[in-house]
Amino acid sequence: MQSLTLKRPDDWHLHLRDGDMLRAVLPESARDFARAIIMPNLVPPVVTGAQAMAYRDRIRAALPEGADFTPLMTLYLTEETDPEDVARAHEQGIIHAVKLYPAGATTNSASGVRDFDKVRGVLDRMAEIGLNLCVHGEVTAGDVDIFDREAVFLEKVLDPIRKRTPGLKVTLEHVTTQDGVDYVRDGGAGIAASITTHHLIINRNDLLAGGLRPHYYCLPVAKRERHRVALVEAAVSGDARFFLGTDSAPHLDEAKQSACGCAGVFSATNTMACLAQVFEAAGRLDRLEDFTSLNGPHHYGLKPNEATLTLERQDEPVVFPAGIDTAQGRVTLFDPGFPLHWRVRAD
Ligand SMILES: NC(=O)N[C@@H](CC(=O)O)C(=O)O
Ligand SMILES: [Zn+2]
Ligand SMILES: [Zn+2]
Repeated sequence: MQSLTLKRPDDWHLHLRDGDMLRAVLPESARDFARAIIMPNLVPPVVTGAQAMAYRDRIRAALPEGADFTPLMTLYLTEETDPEDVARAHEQGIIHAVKLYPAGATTNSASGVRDFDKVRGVLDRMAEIGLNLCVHGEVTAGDVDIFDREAVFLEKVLDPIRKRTPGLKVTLEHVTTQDGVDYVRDGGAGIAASITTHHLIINRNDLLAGGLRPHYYCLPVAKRERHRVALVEAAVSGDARFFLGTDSAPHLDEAKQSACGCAGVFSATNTMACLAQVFEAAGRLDRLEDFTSLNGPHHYGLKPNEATLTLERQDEPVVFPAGIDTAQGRVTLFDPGFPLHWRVRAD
């Protein structure tokens, strides 16, 4: 049997939510991942160091017995964020990044930033102390086509921010376009990008052709095939600026299968199997560890994990559940649309 042993992976972009949903989805990430950058877009959002610490404690309390999983907390940047609170939370080791949501860009982003000048003080302080800014990279203007919102954001928002605050470390989260990949490659020091599992696998036809597939709807929305191909090339290249952030974002089925469905794909359970398949198809299984386990820690200034994870290939397709059950209802698991032949060995 073919097998592949990697340093244990980390997830550099994860939504765990809270309460019943947290309890249901956390074991799905803790099984394969050692650490994850935890998104702060709760309702209400996690905006202060004290709130991040309280949320971290709720996550720790929800971990299954014996799990080895460290949540790396983030703060949700608002126009009222206090630079000193951010610096203190960083110094105390509570937070590992600050998250910028343009107001209205995605799920639970109403308290995000409208006027980027108002957060300059925080960004300057972050550059001084070497704290990373995670960015949902889409403009929200109604007159910008949804398929162009990432490319326009790079030019109109991100590049000016980086020019005004040199030295700011940035993660362009869930990059979905060739434009984003090029921007990161040519972007000089301090910029990297996370790539999701699903954006390596689906394009906009999978979402829209032959019927609307609400479980493939996420933001940024999946783009043309040529963009997906660019993402795969970046992921398998070994380039240290690209790493895994699953953006596993659970919503109840009733919220997705609706006349106005929520954005978010839940992929925690089968991400490692999906990625092994993508890297195998590209003939680059040798680069999987860079993408899932080495490049992310490098960008965040952390050591790779000591522990390892082994993937095994089997001829028979591996069967994953269609979804998981929460106390509030069902959450459908990402369906890659092809059989998966890799499984994580249970040690
Ligand atoms: N990616 C998504 O489509 N949804 C995320 C928010 C986000 O990461 O933009 C969510 O919180 O559900
Ligand atoms: Zn986002
Ligand atoms: Zn997200």
